[in-house]
Amino acid sequence: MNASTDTPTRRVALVQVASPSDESREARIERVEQVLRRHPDVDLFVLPELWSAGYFSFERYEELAETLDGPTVAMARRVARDLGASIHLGSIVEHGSDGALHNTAVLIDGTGRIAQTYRKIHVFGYQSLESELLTPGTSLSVVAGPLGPTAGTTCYDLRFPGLWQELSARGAEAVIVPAAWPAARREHWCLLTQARAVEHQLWVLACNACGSQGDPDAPVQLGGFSRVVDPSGRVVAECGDGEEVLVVDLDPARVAEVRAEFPVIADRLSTADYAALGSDPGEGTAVHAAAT
Ligand SMILES: NC(=O)CCC(=O)C(=O)O
Repeated sequence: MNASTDTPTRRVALVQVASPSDESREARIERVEQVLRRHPDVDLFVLPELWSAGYFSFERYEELAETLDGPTVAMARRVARDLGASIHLGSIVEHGSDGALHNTAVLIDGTGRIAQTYRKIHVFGYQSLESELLTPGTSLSVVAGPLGPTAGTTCYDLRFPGLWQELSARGAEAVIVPAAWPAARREHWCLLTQARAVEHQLWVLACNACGSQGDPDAPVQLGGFSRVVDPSGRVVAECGDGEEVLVVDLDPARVAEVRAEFPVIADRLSTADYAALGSDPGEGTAVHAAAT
């Protein structure tokens, strides 16, 4: 309980797991279920992107694709119901009813109901086959969650501030970011998770994968460093580079406090307003025509 506001704090756990290629999906789901059940007092669990299939196991996407009734979602719904906790299960390779495969994040509430699905919009194509194999999503949502209005974005989406501005404009106060972000670009991960929190004065709950994945002859090292960033941009808690459950108590009222103290969001224009601004090159040469 927060003494100054009387709002209950919320216990969040980022479950940073590895997806080694010699572990079956079934064994991994069972292992993660045991990990979750060891934390009966958590309000919201967050898992990484495509942890059950393994993000870099591109050659197995088709085989491991599942529907929203599949084994990963079923396990998370069962645990959520038993523990009365919300679970953001990271994402699955979803076999959609449209016949396409998607990278779909799923948030389950404490009754075991699917509260939100989000199909990753920016599928990744740099040293990755994701953009060839998976179809991008076309919608966003903000739903009620333990920390207030909650949205999901997935990994590479961190790089696209316009998407985050839209989520913020739709009222998000917490954004959950499951990821399979390689160690090679960990600096970007740290920079962007803090930047998005500062820009929009919201919680960023960013859960990355760890360990190595993919082709054993050319494995990719995942970055770990899952982190909780508060609405002022401060890193409240952070994992190392191995498997870990990071448990932290958060005060949902912190968003309102930060926004009242430094009301930057109130000064922000919409993306349409920015696009409509005039062009005044002064003595220079305009390289872009103003919108009419
Ligand atoms: N899984 C991803 O989307 C990886 C994104 C990434 O590595 C990057 O943006 O850098």
